[in-house]
Amino acid sequence: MSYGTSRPHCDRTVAWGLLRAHYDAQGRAFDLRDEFRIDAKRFESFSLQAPHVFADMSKNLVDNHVRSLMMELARECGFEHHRAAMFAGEPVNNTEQRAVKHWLLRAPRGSSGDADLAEVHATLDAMLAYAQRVRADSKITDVVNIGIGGSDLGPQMAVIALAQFAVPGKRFHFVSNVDGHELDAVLRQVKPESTLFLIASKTFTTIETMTNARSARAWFESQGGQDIARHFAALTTNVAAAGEFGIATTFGFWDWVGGRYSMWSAIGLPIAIAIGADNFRAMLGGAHEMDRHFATAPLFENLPARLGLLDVWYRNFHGFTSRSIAPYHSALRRLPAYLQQLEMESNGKQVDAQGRALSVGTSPVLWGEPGTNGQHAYFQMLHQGTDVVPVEFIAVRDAAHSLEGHHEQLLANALAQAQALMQGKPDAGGHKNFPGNRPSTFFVLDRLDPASFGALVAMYEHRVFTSGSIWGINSFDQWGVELGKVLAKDIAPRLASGDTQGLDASTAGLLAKLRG
Ligand SMILES: O=P(O)(O)OC[C@H]1O[C@](O)(CO)[C@@H](O)[C@@H]1O
Repeated sequence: MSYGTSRPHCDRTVAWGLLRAHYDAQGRAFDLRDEFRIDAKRFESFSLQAPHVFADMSKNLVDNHVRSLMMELARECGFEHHRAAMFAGEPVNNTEQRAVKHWLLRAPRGSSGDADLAEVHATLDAMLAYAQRVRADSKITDVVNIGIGGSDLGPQMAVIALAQFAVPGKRFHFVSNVDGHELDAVLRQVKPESTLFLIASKTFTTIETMTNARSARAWFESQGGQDIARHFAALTTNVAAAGEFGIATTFGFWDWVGGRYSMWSAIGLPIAIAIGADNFRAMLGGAHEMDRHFATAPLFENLPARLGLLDVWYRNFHGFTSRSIAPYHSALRRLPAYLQQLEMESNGKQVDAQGRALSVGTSPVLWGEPGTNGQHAYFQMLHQGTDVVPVEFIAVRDAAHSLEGHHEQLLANALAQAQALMQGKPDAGGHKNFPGNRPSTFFVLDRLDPASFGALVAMYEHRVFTSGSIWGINSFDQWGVELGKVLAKDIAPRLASGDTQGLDASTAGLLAKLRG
């Protein structure tokens, strides 16, 4: 099957028409509180247990009929064939003619007939052996990861999320922005003889990363640093460019790993240095369990698929344009930022995989902060604002600390917020009225460890695949980031010269203002 040409636009399917009719007749007036009143088993029937992740989906604006029709929609859209094509290594990233095989990075040795698996494991072994050496090297006290987008967000999120498993005596820094304030602040804290710089870039051409890498190398040399081979390593598919840059220690990966799907590859080296080889393998193991679940579980029990379908229901029928991520665990504080790239760069598209205009909305805006902080900032809008925003709670049953009372309060707040959003509270006075009937999904992990964390992230990857598949888009390219890059190249020399010829009046005026 060739993907794209044979996939119908989702809004031209029979199921879509039935969903539209159902939404118009009943969906608009759907009230969660009534559903819980009439169905004592709603929690059980709308909850799912996937590997390491439990999801209560019962507080969503979905009834049995919608759930069935959404699965019918998936079938009509060829979702199951599309999923099989990804796992078969077909070039589902059709605009770049690339396979999409981040799942292979998590596959145990010998578990797949894919020809690349042996090389995946050879690279993984080499990278983990290197990570172990760095961990054992007490002279290296600081690891500075220089990378942006997928070469920053995943590793940074993981190092923070799994900090309780981290090797003592080493600090991890992440420099992504071309804004020199960021690198400068890190360089003020480190010494050349005790620092390892990891230059992380799939392409090894990204302007921000190359600028930071050059400045880091210049600083290293100017501070009397010796032995680039010991203090710099490259993580890239472009091994030749890393060599030209002067880096001898390189860990490679493959063009079938998308940047935002790359924390499982050599891009994960800072994670491996932080948590060690066994924990890194456990993280891959958890993700692999989620891969198998996504690849094989029937749609009804398939958590990533059900979540992706829910996203389509909310975006295209309810018209919700955003989703708020509320991790009730401070170690997951970078999860919202990571998910912004994962979902918005993957599914922020206006054409289908063949380049034809879509007539339905695609990626929602994702945003959020850890609870309970968000409660004292923007939850006001979630409870009483004019727009409905589905909220996603992520709670962890077991705390990794023994401070009395904290974890109970944290979990109580997560439960209370989900309850308040749904129940609401009528008040005649207006200001104190909570409308309620506001949807949320509640995830529970037993504990936050490498395996559960790996499973959680893989769940999100496959959820994004699912909604992208229904919309018929290519979730694995990102042409939308190109135009700004090209224009920045034109503008950079103008900042020095002051030349505003050919610029629109606003850009010209701002350029003059910034030149001072
Ligand atoms: O790893 P690289 O090649 O430096 O790219 C960094 C990021 O830039 C992007 O290409 C977007 O500009 C992302 O997709 C990617 O994660």
